[in-house]
Amino acid sequence: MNTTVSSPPSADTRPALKFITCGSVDDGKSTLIGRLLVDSKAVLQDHLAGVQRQGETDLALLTDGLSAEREQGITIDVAYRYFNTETRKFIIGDAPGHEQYTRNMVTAASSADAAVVLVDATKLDWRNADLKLLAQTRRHSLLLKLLRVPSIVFAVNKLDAIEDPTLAFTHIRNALTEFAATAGLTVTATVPVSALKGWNVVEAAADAHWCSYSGPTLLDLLEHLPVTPADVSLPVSFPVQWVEKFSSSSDTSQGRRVFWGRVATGEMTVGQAVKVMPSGLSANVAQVLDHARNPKSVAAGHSAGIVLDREVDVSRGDWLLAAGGEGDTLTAERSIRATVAWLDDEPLVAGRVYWALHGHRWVKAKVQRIVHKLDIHTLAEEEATQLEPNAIGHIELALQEPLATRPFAESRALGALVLVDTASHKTSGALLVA
Ligand SMILES: Nc1nc2c(ncn2[C@@H]2O[C@H](COP(=O)(O)OP(=O)(O)OP(=O)(O)O)[C@@H](O)[C@H]2O)c(=O)[nH]1
Repeated sequence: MNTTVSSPPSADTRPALKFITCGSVDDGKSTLIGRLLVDSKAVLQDHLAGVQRQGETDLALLTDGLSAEREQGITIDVAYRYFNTETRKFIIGDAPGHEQYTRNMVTAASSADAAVVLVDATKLDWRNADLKLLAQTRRHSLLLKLLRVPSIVFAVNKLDAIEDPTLAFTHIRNALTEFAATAGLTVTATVPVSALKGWNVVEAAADAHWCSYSGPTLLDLLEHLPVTPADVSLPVSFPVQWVEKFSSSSDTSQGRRVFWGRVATGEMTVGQAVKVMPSGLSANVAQVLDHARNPKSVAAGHSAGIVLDREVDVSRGDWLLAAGGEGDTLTAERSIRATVAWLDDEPLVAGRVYWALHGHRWVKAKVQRIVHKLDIHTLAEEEATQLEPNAIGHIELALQEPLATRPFAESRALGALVLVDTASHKTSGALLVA
């Protein structure tokens, strides 16, 4: 198979499948990612030579170089790895399995097309037909449901280390199926794998009857999962990421400022009437540049440079929203109700003030009240006065300045916010607008 690892390619416009891997500590995530890269020949040979230990390749080392990146930054603390096969480009969001890193998983999952949930067979009472799944497996799966990750695949790992892998796979798959049915989770597939031996990851297991499984390998599945369609049917919205003060003379922006960012919803076209938020000023779009500075319309999910037809004050963090027609139904509110995944070590209590990040805009937000806490095993609503680390609940927030959001169910781009501690700058919570 002809594959490469690269920086985010800009010329190749095939949509990439963005997926995350989740699991508890030591379930084999790093080994699985290493296996995907090695067996699909995606790892550069010099990198591979660097991870040979006593003649054996330590697959987990391939991804360990990313851990330093994980510690940096306040919100985007997930390491992304790019690779492609002949049929598809992939972006893997690699978040560590430790419970205290759940925020990384939430950050990565909120924009992922798919998730691979690793289930370590050796940690389960696999001989028991009524075996209990680990709490972490249930918690991660429910978070994926909450974050509306479109495709979920369970990979039952380490079956090579089990005496009777067929029995173990049958029992574990039944437990997963039952849990998914109770939790209202749609599961695309459950695959028996050995990340260590490379069975059913890229290549099928050598023993065709292994675990009595004759379905596709994990990579086959990933090559065929749907890429989430961008929100092109909604009115256009555009978070300004940076402002280019003086545009190059080679384009036709006539020395006006260019506002760069990624179109969140709809399509940005010349002539579009826009309203700048929060100032409320109006303008029309005079020019739209794609990432290569070619003038053209740019749809949701792609980067664009916008030139307006008049000088209006626009800064990083502002939003350009469709004005006129249906677009005007999006109004900015000072109070929002949201589901929160609480990630801070300090519990969430009413009255605390945080920074809320929406697109690239920071606004002070005060927790007005905790409406409910959700049972992480069932998502049932419970009374609560505070949310402990890793809890999920519904809250009401009062914003210092209004934000134009949409329910997360309508738009993942406009409906997601991050809460950041004003003192420590740590990501404290992930918010999904109700
Ligand atoms: N027998 C067996 N061992 C495996 C398999 N996959 C991983 N392991 C071993 O399990 C241990 C943990 O693997 P990692 O890949 O580091 O686990 P991880 O989930 O990335 O761990 P964190 O990064 O700490 O979250 C290592 O000793 C691996 O060699 C497998 O398929 N079979």
